[in-house]
Amino acid sequence: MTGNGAALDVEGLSRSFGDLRAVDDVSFTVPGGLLTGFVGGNGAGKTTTMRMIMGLLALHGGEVRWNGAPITAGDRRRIGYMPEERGLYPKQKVLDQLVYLGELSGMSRADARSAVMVTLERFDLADRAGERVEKLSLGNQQRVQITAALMTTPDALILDEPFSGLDPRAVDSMTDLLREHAARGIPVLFSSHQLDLVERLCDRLVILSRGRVVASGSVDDLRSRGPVRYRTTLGGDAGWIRDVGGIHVVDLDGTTALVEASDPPALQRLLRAAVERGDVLDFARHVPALSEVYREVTA
Ligand SMILES: Nc1ncnc2c1ncn2[C@@H]1O[C@H](COP(=O)(O)OP(=O)(O)OP(=O)(O)O)[C@@H](O)[C@H]1O
Repeated sequence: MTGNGAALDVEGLSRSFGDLRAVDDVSFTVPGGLLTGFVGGNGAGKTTTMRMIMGLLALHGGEVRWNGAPITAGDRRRIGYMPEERGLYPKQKVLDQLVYLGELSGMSRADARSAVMVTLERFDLADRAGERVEKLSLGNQQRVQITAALMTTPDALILDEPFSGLDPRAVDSMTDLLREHAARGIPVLFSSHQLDLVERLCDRLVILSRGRVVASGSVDDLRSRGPVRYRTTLGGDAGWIRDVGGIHVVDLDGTTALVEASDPPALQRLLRAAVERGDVLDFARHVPALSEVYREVTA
């Protein structure tokens, strides 16, 4: 998938904190028009990478490029960013705060007001616009924070854990909004720990582990890139499969085995032996779930 429109490129980014190399030679592209998920365990380096993209943290190596040229402060001002630390003023009213943020990014007061109300409406929050932020639940504060990143019709979106703390309806609204923004041709990068959601939502993903990119591509690419495996279920105990030459048993659970074959003849030997022994209930190519791929590449 190549996407369309603008592109954000991260090339060889590195960042250390003391002796810790938090981000180590990280490269990936966030193509316009597609949703790119950024996943990795706690401390993998996602937030640090996003902060470097936004120019909030000095780069110790590498470069961020926007449409093929080194990114400028002006380019960054046109990016909708949702930081990990949510920076809302608790005492200020929702609408006043969002309109102020819109004006800061160059919108007129009237435009900011109507853009805010349209986005709040999408999150079922329009009727809370006059309330102080601190009176909202955490999930609703999260929606206000997202509104701040989306309301300026940004040229790109960099969102740090936008789905955390959202209820299922808000996840759906957020998903629709991200898709609409991507459909304008802009690059959208969001981090998440929720693999099921990333699998459902993303066009592409980048997996980070200990500061390094360990896999990237479309969900289908990643799922089909691993070793070719077969799952078989037999009428009786499948333990004997371990003794078939050229067959590596990856997992065995009673009558079901997950296997890799060193070559096609080995697979045929396995099948013949299984048929001779009696009932083969099931035999199929096993395409791993994203969660399996994730566990393997981050192990
Ligand atoms: N300002 C800092 N000073 C020292 N160490 C830092 C700083 N910021 C991040 N780190 C360390 O860098 C590593 C990467 O952190 P980062 O927050 O980028 O990870 P993450 O992938 O966003 O994690 P999480 O999913 O838990 O938010 C961690 O080991 C973290 O403790």
